[in-house]
Amino acid sequence: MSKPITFVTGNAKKLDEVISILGSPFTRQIIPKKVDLPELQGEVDEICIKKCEEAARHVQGPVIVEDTCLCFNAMKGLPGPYIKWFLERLGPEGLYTMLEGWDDKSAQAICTFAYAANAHSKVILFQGITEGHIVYPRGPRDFGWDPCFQPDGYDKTYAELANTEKNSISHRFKAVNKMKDYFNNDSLEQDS
Ligand SMILES: O=P(O)(O)OP(=O)(O)OP(=O)(O)OC[C@H]1O[C@@H](n2cnc3c(O)ncnc32)[C@H](O)[C@@H]1O
Ligand SMILES: [Mg+2]
Repeated sequence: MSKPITFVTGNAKKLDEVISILGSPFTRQIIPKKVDLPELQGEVDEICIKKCEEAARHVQGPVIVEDTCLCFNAMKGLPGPYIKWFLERLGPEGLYTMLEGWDDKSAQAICTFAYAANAHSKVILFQGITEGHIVYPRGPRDFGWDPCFQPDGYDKTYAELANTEKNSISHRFKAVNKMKDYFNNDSLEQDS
C-alpha cells in the first residue's frame, strides 16, 4: 500500500477544489496540512520546486504543493506568481483597472502542482492552463480573482460559474488530471 500524500497549502478554497476535482477513486490518500510556506521569487517552475522542497522538509514524507498564477498577456505574464499580493492590495476591481491602458485584456490562469516522494527525491511538476480575459468583476467574492476572470468560450466569470462547471474547465482541473494520470499509470515504481 502506498504512503498517503500530504497536500501542504494555506488556502482552504484550493483544498476544496482539489478534493472535489480528484473525486474518487484516487490511488493515494491525500492528507491536507495547513502551512503557509515561504515562497521564493523567480519563474513559476522554480517557485514550485522550491516550495515543494520546503514542504518535503517539513513533512518528511510524500508531499504535493500547488502554486497558482494569473498572467496578463499585455504585461508579458505579470503579475503571474505575484498575483496574490496584487489581489490583496488592489482587489478584483484593481486587477481590472491595471489593464486600462491596454486593448489586450487576455490572460492565462496557470496552476502548477509539484510532487516530491521525500525530501531527497526529484520534484515532478504538473501544469494546467486556462485561457481567458480580465473583465470588470462579476459574481460572488468567495475565491480570489474568480470575479474578474472570464474563461474563453464562456459569458460568465469563474465566480459566476457553478463550482462543478469551473472545476470541469479550470487551470486546476487540468493540472489535477495530469497528476492523477501520473499516479494511476506512471508512479508504480516510485515511493511505496
Ligand atoms: O499556501 P498556498 O497553497 O501557496 O496558497 P496561496 O493562497 O498562498 O496561493 P498562491 O501562493 O498559489 O497564490 C495564488 C493567489 O491566487 C488566488 N487563487 C488561487 N487559485 C485561484 C482560483 O482558482 N481562482 C481565483 N483565485 C485563485 C489565491 O487566493 C492567491 O491569492
Ligand atoms: Mg502561497
